[in-house]
Amino acid sequence: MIGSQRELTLRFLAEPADVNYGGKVHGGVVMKWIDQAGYAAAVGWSGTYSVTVAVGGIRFMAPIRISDLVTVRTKLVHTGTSSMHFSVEVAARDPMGGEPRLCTHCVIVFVALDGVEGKPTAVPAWEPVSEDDRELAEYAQQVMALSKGIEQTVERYRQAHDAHDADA
Ligand SMILES: CCCCCCCCCCCCCCCC(=O)SCCNC(=O)CCNC(=O)[C@H](O)C(C)(C)COP(=O)(O)OP(=O)(O)OC[C@H]1O[C@@H](n2cnc3c(N)ncnc32)[C@H](O)[C@@H]1OP(=O)(O)O
Repeated sequence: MIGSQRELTLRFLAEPADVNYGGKVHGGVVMKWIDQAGYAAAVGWSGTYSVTVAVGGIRFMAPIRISDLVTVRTKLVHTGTSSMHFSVEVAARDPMGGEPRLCTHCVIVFVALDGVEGKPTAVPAWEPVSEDDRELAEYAQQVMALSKGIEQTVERYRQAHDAHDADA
């Protein structure tokens, strides 16, 4: 039901096509899994087509190896008007036993659209309930503020660079 499923988990095996020459899963493949899990979570929450607008604070902490059982867990931590912020954790373990290892985490933001080629549209609001929820929401907003700050720095640099090229 729309606006009710806060958490979503994908579980699958890391396949040979996912790994690099060292036998470890490519970072880009892990990002694709994060995007797919985030997409499923976002359309489930909003009930409309949604697109990725930003990813922040991504960190690859431990490798994922071929044939590992991978778990991608998303948790909604903040909603704006049209945006949904999810914290995502990717963990892996040997399916024959062994402890799960936290391999990657990040915050990913989706925007709900009113159609596949549409405009941003409002999503059901999510309100933090526990102290833990409030901390996660604050964390997600800080990560995105940093990310927007970097965007502005890059934009200033790009404009200065363009002006320099025009003078040359
Ligand atoms: C029929 C369908 C079949 C589908 C079958 C699927 C098959 C199953 C496979 C699935 C696989 C996975 C799929 C993943 C989904 C993609 O990968 S989608 C592809 C990648 N993403 C894109 O192409 C999006 C490109 N960007 C855009 O189109 C526009 O920037 C957007 C997202 C529509 C936003 O437009 P805009 O004019 O910037 O809108 P604006 O009103 O300013 O901002 C909207 C919201 O974005 C937020 N925002 C803007 N910039 C930022 C930022 N840097 N950081 C955080 N938030 C930001 C704003 O704060 C605002 O939030 P609210 O205040 O409303 O809560």
